[in-house]
Amino acid sequence: MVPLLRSCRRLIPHLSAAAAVAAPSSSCARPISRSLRLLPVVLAMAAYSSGSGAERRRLLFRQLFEKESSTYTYLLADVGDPEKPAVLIDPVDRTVDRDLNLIKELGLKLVYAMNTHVHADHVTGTGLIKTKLPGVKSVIAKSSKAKADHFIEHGDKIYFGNLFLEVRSTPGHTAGCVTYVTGDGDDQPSPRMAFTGDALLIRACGRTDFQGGSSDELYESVHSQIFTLPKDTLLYPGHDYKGFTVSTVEEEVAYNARLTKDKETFKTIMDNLNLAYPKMIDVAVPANLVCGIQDPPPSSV
Ligand SMILES: N[C@@H](CCC(=O)N[C@@H](CSS)C(=O)NCC(=O)O)C(=O)O
Repeated sequence: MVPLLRSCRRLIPHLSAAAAVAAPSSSCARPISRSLRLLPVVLAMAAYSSGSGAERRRLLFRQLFEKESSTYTYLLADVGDPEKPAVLIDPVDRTVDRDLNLIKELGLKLVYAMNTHVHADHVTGTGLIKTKLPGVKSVIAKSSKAKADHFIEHGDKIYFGNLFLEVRSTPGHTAGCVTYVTGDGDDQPSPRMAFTGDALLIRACGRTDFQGGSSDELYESVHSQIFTLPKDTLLYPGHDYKGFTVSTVEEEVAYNARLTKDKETFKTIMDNLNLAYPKMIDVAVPANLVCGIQDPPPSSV
C-alpha cells in the first residue's frame, strides 16, 4: 500500500502535507439532515452534485457521453477554490472540443486528464487535450505500462483544490485498471462517488479476454475494492450499452447480473460472453499506450 500522502505531494507540489491532512472546510457549511438525505429527490440530485453542506457546493460534477463507443467522460471541479481546478476522467479524442468548451464556459482550470486504463474501443482524449492546453498533466496507472505525465498506484490521492480522488487498483478487465473514488472525510463529498472504468459496468462488468484480463482477478477486485465501499456510494461506469447512467454499491451488490454470483459461476459467465473484439482495438490500444498521440503522427509516417 502506497503512503496516502505520497502522490498528493507529488501531484500537487504547492500543497504541503500538513495542508493536505487538514484541508479546511467552509465555516458556512449547513449540513443536510440525515432524514432529508434519504428523500428520493435528494438522492436523484446526488447524481449531479454530491455531498453535504459546503462540500456538496464545492463539487461541480458532469457526466458526459460519447455515443460511438458508448463511453462516459467525467468532469469534476472544486468550485469552492478560487481557481476552480478540474479533472477529466476518461476523455475521448472525438469529444475533446466539446469537453474543453464546457470547461471554458464554466470557468474551470483543467489540471489533470486521467484514464482509468488503456482503452481498447476508442482513442483517449488525454494526448489531444495536452496539445490544446499544455499545462494539463496526463495521469494513468503505473501498472498500465502506458505513457503519461503522472503514474499513479493503489492508495494514491489526486488532489484538485481541497477535493481529492483516491486510487484503488482494480485489475481484471485489463492488468492496469484503476477505480477513482472521491475522498473519505468530513470535508469531502458525501455520498462518495466511484469512477469504475470498465471494472464494473451497471449490472455487468468489463470483459476479461484481452490486455492481461483475468476473470479471477476482476472478481477479487470488484468484491474487495468496490463492493466494500459504503452502500450509498454512487457508481459511475466507463461505458453503458443499455441507457443506465449511475448505480450504487447497494444496487450492484444486490442486482449485478455477473458479480453477485460465486466466483466459479462468474468465471464461467465470463468465459462464455462470446463478444466480438472491439472494432477499433488494433488502432486504440497502440495509440492509448502513448496517451492517444503517436509520435510521429500516423499520417506523417
Ligand atoms: N462493440 C464495441 C465493444 C463492446 C465491448 O467489448 N465493450 C467492452 C468495454 S470496451 S473494451 C466490454 O468490456 N464489454 C462488456 C460487455 O459485457 O459488453 C466496439 O466494437 O467497440
